[in-house]
Amino acid sequence: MAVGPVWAAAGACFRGKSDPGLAGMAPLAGAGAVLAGAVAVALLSAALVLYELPLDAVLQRAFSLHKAHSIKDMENTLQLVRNIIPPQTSKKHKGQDGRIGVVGGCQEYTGAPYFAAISALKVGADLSHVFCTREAAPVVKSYSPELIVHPVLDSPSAVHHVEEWLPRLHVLVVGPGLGRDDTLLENVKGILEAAKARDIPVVIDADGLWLIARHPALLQGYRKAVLTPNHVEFNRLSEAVLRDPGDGSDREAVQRLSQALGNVTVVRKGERDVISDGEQVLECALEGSSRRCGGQGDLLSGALGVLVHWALLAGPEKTNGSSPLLLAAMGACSLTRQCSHQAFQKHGRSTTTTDMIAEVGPAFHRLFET
Ligand SMILES: NC(=O)C1=CN([C@@H]2O[C@H](COP(=O)(O)OP(=O)(O)OC[C@H]3O[C@@H](n4cnc5c(N)ncnc54)[C@H](O)[C@@H]3O)[C@@H](O)[C@H]2O)[C@@H](O)CC1
Ligand SMILES: Nc1ncnc2c1ncn2[C@@H]1O[C@H](COP(=O)(O)OP(=O)(O)OP(=O)(O)O)[C@@H](O)[C@H]1O
Ligand SMILES: [Mg+2]
Repeated sequence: MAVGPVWAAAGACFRGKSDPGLAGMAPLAGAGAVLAGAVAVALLSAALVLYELPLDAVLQRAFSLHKAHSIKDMENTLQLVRNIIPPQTSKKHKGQDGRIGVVGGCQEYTGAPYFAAISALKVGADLSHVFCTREAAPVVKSYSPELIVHPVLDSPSAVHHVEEWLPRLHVLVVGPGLGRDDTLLENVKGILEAAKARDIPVVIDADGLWLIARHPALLQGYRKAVLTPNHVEFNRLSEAVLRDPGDGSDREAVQRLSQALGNVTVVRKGERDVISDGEQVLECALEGSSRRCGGQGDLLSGALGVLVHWALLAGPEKTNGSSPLLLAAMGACSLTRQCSHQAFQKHGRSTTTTDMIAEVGPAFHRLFET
């Protein structure tokens, strides 16, 4: 089998801010290089599994132009990425591997919060809550008995209700299926303030990003926030925050937005996912599929919620000083794209997000546990 397509399949690029290509891994200092290498090897290993090529052949081909990175370094750093995944043991209690809250779900959109919350469970969280409107709650509940659903988001005491749960949650995913009703958005403002006051990490997606575009100060400088805009959401945010987004590459644009927001982590989804914390810029171009059905971003945001919790819990000795949120983002992007790839192989044109969710377990295993 030709090796070219293998590299395309595992085509993750990890670029330092001052460097234009994969060769740019060389100037990345210390932890940055470690992170970049780790994720590269994770994805290469995934390609290996998929195409059953010897690891050496894949790595030699992929890195032959970049001698600075020995294969051994790559193998060592792969362990770093895997390190953030908590081991499964019989000693744990329910909830320890993640209690995730999804804030979203209204009359029009019940699928999005379901996709995010169930994806969090499928990745490995123990409990997944959805805070949605009263009308949406029975619908979301009916999709799955595994979700805990709170019909509070349109209540006058919504903030108080959610605040009561915050001490029992590790991460909030805010926005899937939220809609743009002003009353709801006002409640979500209060919920975000309460989460920040408790230092709870937040993943902001979909209509949560609409809110941030209107009120960027809400998250300004909050280093435990990750934004996951699609193409349109990214442009909206850039216009709102930067006024003059200017020209330049995708990577520069993402890095500039992150910096302008005080180094919150930004994940711009697209043909390639571009991730930045304002200091480093990474790209994930693992082969997904050409299917663009709705809900794939919701899967990503739910998965990211869990990985953010795990990465922050892992501590610097496990991540070797690399940004935990960048690690989490690379993990979630790779996983979503791998799910898409696997689902498309089975279902082709009829692939939907439900098919991708069925692939979360096998895709996770292929990427991170083999
Ligand atoms: N089953 C469901 O309940 C779903 C609900 N969703 C919810 O729908 C609401 C609106 O989300 P939208 O993503 O539609 O956001 P917007 O309402 O901002 O719409 C974005 C528009 O841009 C288009 N677009 C997206 N990516 C593009 C690209 N790369 N280039 C050009 N155009 C592009 C889309 O077709 C859409 O019309 C959110 O609350 C979201 O969570 C979505 O998550 C999809 C699934
Ligand atoms: N052109 C593309 N080629 C390959 N993968 C893509 C492409 N565009 C998006 N993706 C992948 O699809 C996933 C979701 O991204 P997308 O841009 O569809 O989000 P979204 O619009 O927020 O989705 P949702 O419908 O859930 O709101 C991401 O993992 C991203 O990497
Ligand atoms: Mg979306």
